[in-house]
Amino acid sequence: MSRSLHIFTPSNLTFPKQPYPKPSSNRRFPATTFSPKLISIKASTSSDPNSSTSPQVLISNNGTGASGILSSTPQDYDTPPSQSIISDSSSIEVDAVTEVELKENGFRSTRRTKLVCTIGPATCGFEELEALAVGGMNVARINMCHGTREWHRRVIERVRRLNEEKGFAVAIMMDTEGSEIHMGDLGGASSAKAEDGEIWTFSVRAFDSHRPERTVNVNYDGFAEDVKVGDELLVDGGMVRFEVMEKIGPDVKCRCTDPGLMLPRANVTFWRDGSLVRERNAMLPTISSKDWLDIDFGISEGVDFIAISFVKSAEVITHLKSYIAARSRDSDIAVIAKIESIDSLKNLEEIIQASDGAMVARGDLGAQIPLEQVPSAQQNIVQICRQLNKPVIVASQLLESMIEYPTPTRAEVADVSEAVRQRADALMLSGESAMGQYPEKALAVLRSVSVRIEKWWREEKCHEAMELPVVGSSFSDSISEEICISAAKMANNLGVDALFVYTKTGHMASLLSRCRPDCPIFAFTSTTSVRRRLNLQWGLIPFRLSFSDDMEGNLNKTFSLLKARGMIKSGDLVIAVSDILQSIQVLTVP
Ligand SMILES: Nc1ncnc2c1ncn2[C@@H]1O[C@H](COP(=O)(O)OP(=O)(O)O)[C@@H](O)[C@H]1O
Ligand SMILES: C=C(OP(=O)(O)O)C(=O)O
Ligand SMILES: [K+]
Ligand SMILES: [Mg+2]
Repeated sequence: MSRSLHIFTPSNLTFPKQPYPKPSSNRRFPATTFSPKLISIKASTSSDPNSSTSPQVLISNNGTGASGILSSTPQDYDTPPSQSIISDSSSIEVDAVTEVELKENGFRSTRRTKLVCTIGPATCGFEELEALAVGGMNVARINMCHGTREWHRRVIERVRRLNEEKGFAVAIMMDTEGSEIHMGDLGGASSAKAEDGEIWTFSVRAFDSHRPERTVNVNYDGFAEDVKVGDELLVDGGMVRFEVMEKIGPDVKCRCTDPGLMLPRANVTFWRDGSLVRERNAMLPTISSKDWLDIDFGISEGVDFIAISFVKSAEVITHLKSYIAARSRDSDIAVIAKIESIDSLKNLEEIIQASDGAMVARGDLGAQIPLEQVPSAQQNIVQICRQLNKPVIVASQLLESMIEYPTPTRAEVADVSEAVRQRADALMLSGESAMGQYPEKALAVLRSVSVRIEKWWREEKCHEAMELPVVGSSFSDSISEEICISAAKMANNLGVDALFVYTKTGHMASLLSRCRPDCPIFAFTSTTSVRRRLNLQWGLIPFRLSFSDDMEGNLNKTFSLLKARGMIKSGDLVIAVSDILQSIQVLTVP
């Protein structure tokens, strides 16, 4: 690209000469000294990419200055699926919980970290699901390791009904089983206790209804051949440990060395001389034939996210994405790569680059690498995701003790706050919400710890600036990125109340979220599916709103709708950006 571009970062922006007050504890600007309403910076796109007109940045002030034009290549945002566009153009959709939060506590106190809850027997009823939505669940996760498709279908139906009837935008994430080694379902028992010194049989034989005592089935046919006498066998990443004593045909006799509770379908790994053994099971496909059927199910149910277990390479993600694209033209399902194996760590950047997001799946990850390496892996994954602009979920054992107890341990609270401090997009509950005694309480802990830690770090200004490399491939993408970086910086420096982003595909909203600004981001989008998907991303409050290409009209409409519902008020200071007309506008709410 030979043409030069004046990117309007705050440092080269010429603001009006009038002095304006430094942001103070009172963030509001007196209208007399500074009238941000009238400042508009636009990067309009020239229709001719080869135009020789030199690009220029101009800012209009008080309506009397020159208007701003910055020429660039034409932007190419794709049109979202028409099917899910809601035609009612006179309303704005936001869930009741956010509405109350904004009304009662103002913008600053809204939670930026998103919450994912695994749905299981403890939470699959409509009322329990509603309680989770009211409690702040942004995404409901169904784990295809457990339950039947019919069971999952009913959960999806209920979440849909909740969204329709109560105005929530709870997204659905389907998590595949993957083909690593795991135990069978314990013949319907909820758990099995292995005591110290007991001899248990791990067998590749399937048991119909009757499971012999102290016997568990293993799903991997090569298991009995691959293990050796003396190997150490870890259930659920070491929650229970055995030593392999003897092999008798399909049966492997093991002595329990670390007692504990084994859950149905718990993951099984075996270790030799301190290293994980990966024999033929390393050749198992990432997506098993059962997974493909589950994926077809997810596509036909129109889930919002598909999380892929035990990803080893970027190819499997690329392949799945084209499979989904060919089968679901109307919906756009995001693919989340679960980072939970040694291979996924080896190919981390390519995998994340190919995916629409990632999950730090610490349960299995901690069974594949030494536990003391999990925290640095987590930090690294969170950081790469932010740089590559992909949402990231920190998962597993965040509040494990709350499966049984109503209060978390201090260590768990510290773990949650660390993930919040790293500014991961989302935190996930697994057993705590799927089968624990206190799902709502666990969610409340995630909520209150998130809000508290976010506020603390904002006030202390402790966050280090992160280098955000260019992620887009086109010139227009670069403009959007620069706009978002500048807008977020301006929002922090000016102490604005909220950032508004008008986005058709959600991309511009994600770019803004990536900057992790101090104020919340109101993301307006015209489709319900994009609104649901944005619900996974840090700091975004997604609204469904029909809007046009006329930003002036969009802003006026948004202000009046939000004011009518008491979500903003006259005098609030807002910065608006959009991917319709690449622009930054600073406004006070009239
Ligand atoms: N759909 C379901 N049906 C029954 N039990 C479930 C379901 N989903 C989750 N669970 C229970 O919750 C526990 C924790 O869930 P999760 O972490 O997602 O699975 P896993 O323990 O297999 O990694 C599971 O071990 C299982 O006991
Ligand atoms: C989230 C995880 O995956 P799953 O619960 O499916 O094993 C994990 O291993 O941490
Ligand atoms: K899974
Ligand atoms: Mg896992």
